Amino acid sequence: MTAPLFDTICFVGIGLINSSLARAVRKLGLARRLTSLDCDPEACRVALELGVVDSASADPAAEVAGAGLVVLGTPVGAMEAVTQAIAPYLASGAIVSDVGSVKTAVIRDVEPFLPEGVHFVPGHPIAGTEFSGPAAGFAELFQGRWCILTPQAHTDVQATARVRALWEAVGSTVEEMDPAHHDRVLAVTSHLPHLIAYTIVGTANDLEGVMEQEVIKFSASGFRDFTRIAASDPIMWRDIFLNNKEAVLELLQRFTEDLTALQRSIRWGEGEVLEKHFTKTRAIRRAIIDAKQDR
Ligand SMILES: NC(=O)c1ccc[n+]([C@@H]2O[C@H](COP(=O)([O-])OP(=O)(O)OC[C@H]3O[C@@H](n4cnc5c(N)ncnc54)[C@H](O)[C@@H]3O)[C@@H](O)[C@H]2O)c1
Ligand SMILES: O=C(O)C(=O)C[C@]1(C(=O)O)C=C[C@@H](O)C=C1
Repeated sequence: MTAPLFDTICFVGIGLINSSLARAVRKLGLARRLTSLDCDPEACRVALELGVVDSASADPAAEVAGAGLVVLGTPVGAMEAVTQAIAPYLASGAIVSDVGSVKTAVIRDVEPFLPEGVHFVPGHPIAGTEFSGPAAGFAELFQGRWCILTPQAHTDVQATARVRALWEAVGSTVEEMDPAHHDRVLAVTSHLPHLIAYTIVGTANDLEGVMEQEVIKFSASGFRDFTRIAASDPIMWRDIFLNNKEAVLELLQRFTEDLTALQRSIRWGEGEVLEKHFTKTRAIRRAIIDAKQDR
């Protein structure tokens, strides 16, 4: 057990990410009391039944009042509405953080609605699965993973340090980044790969009628990997694309050009070009694996 970092933490949205954080906080004794505000009565019931939090309901007055840290863990499109709902109950000096996959839009939607004296420290754990809801969470999710914080010049340094300490305590390595830079980096490493998976699985499904079940029946492991990613939560991903529009569209343009170049090499039988490209991408995969083993 570690010394508690907060007295009460309130998790707004008790789904995969926040319930994983709540489990880790509970296991490590990082807070004395855990509460949750969630609009879904079933999510509240499950979180309480599993003992993830001590109290859960859709009542901001009951769940938010007295919390030293409030972690927003709803889809990013709901962050403005939940901030407006909790604002009257936030204690002076409280810290609000979030786990949203996009940072510029979340800062835009949260910060203007917070009362004076409440500190906002935007965050994003780079860890997750294709599952949703409080039953899908697990305490080890953040171990050995990155957590990006995007404090701004005016963000309270002590508040950032306390949020950093929480993520480090649950096993993550924290990196601070400019919000716009975060959104461009994640557009390449997370958002575009999800868009490609959603596209290819949809295309294969459309072909299924023509090929009479064969696409699903004989799907090789490459396609299966895509189906795992394409099973991710539709609301969460709708909100990510709508709220990181510029970066995703810019990178999609670049991706389309690169895809067209490969298409051309296949058409004209440019084996050397294809081999050179695939050799380069194999080296990238190996570098990622080596970097993980170092940590
Ligand atoms: N799933 C991942 O892999 C992953 C990884 C990192 C970050 N994130 C980010 O974390 C956040 C949560 O993702 P998740 O996978 O835990 O989602 P989830 O679907 O498992 O949980 C979201 C919860 O928010 C609740 N909610 C939705 N709207 C609400 C509202 N207006 N008021 C109160 N509660 C509301 C839902 O009822 C649900 O219980 C998202 O912003 C997502 O972008 C997700
Ligand atoms: O592992 C997965 O299933 C994920 O999609 C997790 C993943 C990612 O793309 O890496 C998804 C969204 C996030 O905001 C962070 C992590």
